This record gives sequence, C-alpha cells and structure tokens, in this order.
Amino acid sequence: MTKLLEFKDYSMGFKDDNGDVYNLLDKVTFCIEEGKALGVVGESGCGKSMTSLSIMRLLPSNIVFQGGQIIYKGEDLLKKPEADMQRVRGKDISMVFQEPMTSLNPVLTVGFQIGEVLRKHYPDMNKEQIREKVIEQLELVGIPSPEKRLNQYPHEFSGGMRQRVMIAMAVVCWPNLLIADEPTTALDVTIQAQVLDLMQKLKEKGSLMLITHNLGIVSEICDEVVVMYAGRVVEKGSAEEIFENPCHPYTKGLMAAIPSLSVEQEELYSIPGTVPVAKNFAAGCRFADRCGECAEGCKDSVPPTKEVSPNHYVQCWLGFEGR
Ligand SMILES: Nc1ncnc2c1ncn2[C@@H]1O[C@H](COP(=O)(O)OP(=O)(O)OP(=O)(O)O)[C@@H](O)[C@H]1O
Repeated sequence: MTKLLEFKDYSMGFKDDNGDVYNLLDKVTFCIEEGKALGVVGESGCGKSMTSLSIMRLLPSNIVFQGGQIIYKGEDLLKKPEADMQRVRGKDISMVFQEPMTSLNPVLTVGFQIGEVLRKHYPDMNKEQIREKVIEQLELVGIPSPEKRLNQYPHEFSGGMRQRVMIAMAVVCWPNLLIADEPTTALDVTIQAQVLDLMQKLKEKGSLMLITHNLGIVSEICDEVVVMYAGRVVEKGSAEEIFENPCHPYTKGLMAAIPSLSVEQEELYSIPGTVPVAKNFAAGCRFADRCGECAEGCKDSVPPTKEVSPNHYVQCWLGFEGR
C-alpha cells in the first residue's frame, strides 16, 4: 500500500485575545493510503475540521503551528509556498464543505463556478472544452438535464442538488484526495443516501477523507478509521477492527450511542458530559473526566499509544501500570 498523505506528530493551537496560546491538535499522526477511504470521527469540537483545514492550509489567522509535518507525495505541505498550495487546492486535494449554500456564490451560475476551477488549473482549455467538461461532471453527480442546469443559479437547486454541484466542483480536476467534511449533515435522509452512493462511486477514482460524527456512514464507506477526541487521535485502525474490536473507552461510547433498529431501546445512550474546550484540557488523558474506566493517574500524564493488533492503535492508560 502507498501512503498518499501522512500526518506526523502534527500539533497546533490558537492564540486568544490576551496572546496566550492553547493547544488544539496534539501530535496528530495517521495516514491516508492511495485509493482508500479514511473516516475521521468524533463529537463536535474534537478537532476534525481543524485537521482537514490544516491539510488545505485554510486555517483562521489566530492558529499557531506547534510542530510536526503533513506529508503529501513526499513533501511537507506546511512548508510549501502559498503559490504552490494554490495549485494543490482543487487539483491535487479538494474539499466539500458542510453547507453548500454558503460555499457557492449566489450571483454566479453553477456552470460558471464549476468552470472556474478548470480555468484556474488548466488555462489552456477553451470555452467549448470547459463547457463539455462541466456537463460531464454534472452528469456524473446525477444532475438531470445538465445542458440546461449549468446556466442556472444556486438558489434554483434543491439542497441535495446543491451538494451535488459542490461535489462536481470538488472533483472536476480529478483530485488525488477528496476531503468531505460532514457532506450529508444538512440533507434529508433520502438525499443523504444518494450523496453517499455518489461518494462510493468517487472512491473508485481516488482517496477519500470523510469527516463525520455518523459512524453508520463510516461503516458503509470507509476502509480505515481515525477516532479523534479533544484534538488527539485516541484510536485508529481498519474499519473492520474498529467496529468489531473497539478498545478506547471513547470509541466504545461512540459505538454504544449508535441507535439500533433491531434492539428495543428505552433510552438512547449518550456519553456523559461534553467535549472540553481547549483552555480546559487536562494535562493527561483529555477524556478522563468522562471516562467510566478512568483510574488514578489517568488525568496526570499523556497516555501511551499501543498497537493492540496489527495496524490498530489505541492511546489509553488501560492495561498500563496496573490500570
Ligand atoms: N480560530 C479558533 N480559535 C480558537 N478556537 C478554535 C478556533 N477554531 C476552532 N477552535 C476550537 O477548536 C476545537 C475543534 O474545532 P473543530 O471545528 O475542528 O471541531 P470538529 O470536530 O470539526 O467539530 P464540528 O463537527 O462541530 O465541526 C473546538 O473547540 C473549537 O471551538
């Protein structure tokens, strides 16, 4: 297997109004293989979006780099000049955001916006070639009558159709990596299923990094899973391993919180408490406050990462020092 993108001990934080710096992502380490789909899961506020925006180098201005590398095709993206990054974005690596309405420009036609990506990366393409390619993309994502639709504006599309347009825009240059950040959250269930089908199809053409809090989606689409909690990777491995043999108490909690249709449940389980904000992160395990298996000392020092089975890693004190 060939690594397409690799996070190596990547850490970053943010600067508050007083100039104090707080860590957000701590030594994040994982990789995306060529042609595979990786799911990044965790509750809201766990650092999933910060991780993907770091790849694109589209972070807010108060973010401070604290160490590590993000290697793409042998080069550290964090060291690339901005002009080179502009060539990477949209051509090598593309991103689909949560809310298509805010990501599309309301005063430009859909065809123009998809074409814009091609004009930027392939300045030699002529008008007709661009039009053909745009039609081809709209067809690929399942938009009927693409010749007509390309002259329409975003508000003339339904939510699901807008999300498809966003996906068409993201894959028009056939990126090596498509990052989809909660691509189905704003959609209703039937449309969600259609967009997921589309993701399956796209997976055959390149690598996919799917960010979601929905484990059901991950089990359908992803080959590998990274579980994040409060800016750390607490567990990672093949989807099969993670679903069949979850080891971190947080992953087990996420699994227990999946609603089941087959078992009658009186009440839905939810992990007690909430994800802490960076200013309140514990020095040791950041999940300790919410963990049913927390033992003495868990809060004091950062847990070690161990390989529980080949390629399945867990960052937890359980099993160490008599815990
Ligand atoms: N510019 C910033 N300054 C300070 N804190 C920030 C900034 N951007 C994000 N954060 C904080 O970083 C943490 C991680 O945020 P992030 O958006 O990556 O989480 P997430 O897991 O993607 O959540 P969601 O699913 O809600 O998007 C959150 O606590 C968030 O408040």
